Amino acid sequence: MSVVLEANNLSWQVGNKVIVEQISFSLKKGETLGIVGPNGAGKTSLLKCLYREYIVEKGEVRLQGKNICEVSRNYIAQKIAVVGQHHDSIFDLTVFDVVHMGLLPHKGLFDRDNSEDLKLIEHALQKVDLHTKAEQVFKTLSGGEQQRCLIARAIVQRSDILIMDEPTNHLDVFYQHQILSLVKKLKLSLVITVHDLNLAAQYCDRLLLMSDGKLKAINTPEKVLTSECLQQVFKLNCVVDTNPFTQAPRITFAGLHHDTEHPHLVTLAGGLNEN
Ligand SMILES: Nc1ncnc2c1ncn2[C@@H]1O[C@H](COP(=O)(O)OP(=O)(O)OP(=O)(O)O)[C@@H](O)[C@H]1O
Repeated sequence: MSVVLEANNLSWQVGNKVIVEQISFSLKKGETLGIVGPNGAGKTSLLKCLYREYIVEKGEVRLQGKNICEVSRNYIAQKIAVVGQHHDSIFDLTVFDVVHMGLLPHKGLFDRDNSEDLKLIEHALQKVDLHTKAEQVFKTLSGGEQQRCLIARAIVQRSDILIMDEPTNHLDVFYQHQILSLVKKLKLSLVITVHDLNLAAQYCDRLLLMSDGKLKAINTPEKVLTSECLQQVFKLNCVVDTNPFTQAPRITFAGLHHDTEHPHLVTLAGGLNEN
């Protein structure tokens, strides 16, 4: 399988504080790589280095073989679509206008839209089921609709790689699954940060576990999500078994003071521990 994106010994720091430290990995064509780890581990910073929002001073990022510092921003935008966490700049745009932005990397400054462009936008809106809301203002959409709108923009952008920072944030369990199923169907090469380890286990081919800016493990969910590794990184006891529906690893964390040696004694909803 060919490599589409590669980080080699990538480090990024602010002043003397190293935020991302010597991370290396490669993203294979068509795979979904999940970045997981505690708050402040450096996940968002790593993503920003990958699409050159942050300039890497040590190490390098290679995009389809080319050093990302040696290509134009437009080239990067043709190859990588980004769905970040903050959308203030597009809040007042309509859904149509947001999705239309996906055309920009492919257009000259004075190019007008043609019928193919409009068909592409219509197709993307249909795909994410927002075709009836094209004129609605972005900020008035629900959280799940906003994510779908940004996915439609990525579809129009026609890039091979999609980077998403916490796409399931603030979504209820139905919409979490809806968004991740939707992006998987696009058959792109995906890098996503996800806090929910059970979702990560279910939807990602491989996981990169970060802690304190460093890579702790990168492998299949089964190999990364071991109770030993998770206990070390998240500082909470946990049990890892198998999700009976998907066969993916299922992680259950104990609370701060619960006993994983006897997990059956930990009752739900704050009930009494029989011990
Ligand atoms: N531009 C910046 N200037 C200064 N510090 C920064 C900057 N960007 C990130 N940091 C710091 O780097 C650390 C990692 O932040 P980052 O947002 O990458 O972590 P994260 O793993 O994505 O966290 P979370 O899961 O909470 O979103 C934090 O301590 C943050 O304050």
